[in-house]
Amino acid sequence: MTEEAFDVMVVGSCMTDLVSQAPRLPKAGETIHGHKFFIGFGGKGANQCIQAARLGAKTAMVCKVGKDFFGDNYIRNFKDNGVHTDFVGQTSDAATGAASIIVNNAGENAIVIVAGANMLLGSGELQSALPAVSHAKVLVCQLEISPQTSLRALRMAQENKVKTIFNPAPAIPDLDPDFYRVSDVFCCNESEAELLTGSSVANVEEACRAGQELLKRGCGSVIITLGPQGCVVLKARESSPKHVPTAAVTAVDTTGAGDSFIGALAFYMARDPTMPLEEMARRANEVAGVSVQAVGTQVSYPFKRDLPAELF
Ligand SMILES: Nc1ncnc2c1ncn2[C@@H]1O[C@H](COP(=O)(O)OP(=O)(O)OP(=O)(O)O)[C@@H](O)[C@H]1O
Ligand SMILES: [K+]
Repeated sequence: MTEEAFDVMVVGSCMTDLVSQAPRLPKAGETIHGHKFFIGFGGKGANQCIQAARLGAKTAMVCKVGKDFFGDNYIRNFKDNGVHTDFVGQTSDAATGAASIIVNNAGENAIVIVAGANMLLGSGELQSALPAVSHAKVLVCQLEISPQTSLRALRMAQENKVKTIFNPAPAIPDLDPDFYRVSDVFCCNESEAELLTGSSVANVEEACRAGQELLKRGCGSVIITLGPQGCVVLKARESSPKHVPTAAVTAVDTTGAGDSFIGALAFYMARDPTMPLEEMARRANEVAGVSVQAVGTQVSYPFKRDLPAELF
């Protein structure tokens, strides 16, 4: 490759959020009036990639969108954020992934997700991205695309000694055990840890125990995020789990906080692989802590210029 290698590559999902705010959720067959509508950029893969890019990582997204307005618009969004789009495919066989969301005045919601084009991302696209993936510093995957595509991408990275971060979200109960073995860092939230271990994860102590269980399944390290409590970090060669607390902030909207954390983690892993994982997690807590202080998903993600210099 003549071009400089990517710091962070994400193989994952893109979704357009179509959000309507209404006094209440409609019943079957009913039409009601809402008071606000907006379109947001979402999808776990894209969110994570955009956060890494905003911190200054050289990023590329491997994903599939529809040959439609939302797909064109999403490609524009990647470009606006400095994300390379050479591996963003467009298909006429399915629509761009979309989440139709209705939020009522109590903050409750009803959501229909149509994964659409995301499910058509497969081995063809991975093969085209292989030369870039094999030279990247960090590869990140989640579960909003076909799990087999994620697993194949992670294997591809591992075979080429590229560091991997796997975020098993949204969680599936019958996760292929190979996912643990191909993860340098296995990073999930409390509910995912609960589903995967079958034990309650409601506090730091339980998270440490769940982390130990996940670690035994073969990953290099485990991070379990704990909302306002920060996260716990466990490393395969170290016996004791570490709690990494975070500063108290006034949270207004935690949507997308987990993705902000993972995008930041990927940035730090690519920039300085010798930095202790706890320190990367401490800094990722701080980045995600900024995202919860603003409404929305990607629009709430901080840029390097918004953050204290000590994080860089
Ligand atoms: N209330 C909060 N105060 C400070 N930091 C927070 C808060 N909520 C989340 N964070 C930060 O974001 C990280 C991820 O949050 P969380 O564990 O809630 O992930 P998540 O459940 O995947 O989030 P979401 O589903 O809302 O995107 C936390 O580890 C922490 O660093
Ligand atoms: K937010």
